[in-house]
Amino acid sequence: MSDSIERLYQAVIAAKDLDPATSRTARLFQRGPAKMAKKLAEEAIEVVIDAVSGKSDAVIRESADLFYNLAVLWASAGVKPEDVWREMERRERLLGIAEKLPKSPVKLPKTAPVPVARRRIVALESRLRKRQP
Ligand SMILES: N=c1c2ncn([C@@H]3O[C@H](COP(=O)(O)OP(=O)(O)OP(=O)(O)O)[C@@H](O)[C@H]3O)c2ncn1[C@@H]1O[C@H](COP(=O)(O)O)[C@@H](O)[C@H]1O
Repeated sequence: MSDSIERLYQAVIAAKDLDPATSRTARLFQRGPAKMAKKLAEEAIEVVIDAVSGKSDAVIRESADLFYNLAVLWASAGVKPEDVWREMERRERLLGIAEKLPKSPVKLPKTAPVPVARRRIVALESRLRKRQP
């Protein structure tokens, strides 16, 4: 999948300086990040609505539109697909799955000086203790 997104990203980069009259991508770049963000949000909502309505085929189509509008916003923000893959790999290494890290360090009570990044180790220890005879 990442190859498809990377090819799409390259196509967006190649199209951004084309004639806005004929290229949707060039038109989005001409109108700027606010318009790109609006389109991305609209596509995300369309995916949600179709998913909730059980329309899988529509979810597929709208997801492709979502990826397109995300690639446009990435390009506009100077983000490359590999930047995102690197962050996902970092999370996978840290948490075992590509999971959203807490936005800010979790405020732990004074008595539990365990840093957030090691919370799973604490959970594993407690599970190990339960198993021990
Ligand atoms: N992958 C896409 C792609 N996916 C979706 N879209 C456009 O994004 C729109 C998303 O659907 P919407 O219903 O939100 O759009 P719309 O309501 O029809 O139009 P607006 O109301 O947004 O004006 C579709 O109409 C498509 O035109 C895309 N437009 C371009 N690409 C690729 O981007 C590259 C550059 O193409 P141009 O932008 O045409 O130069 C090429 O490789 C294209 O294949």
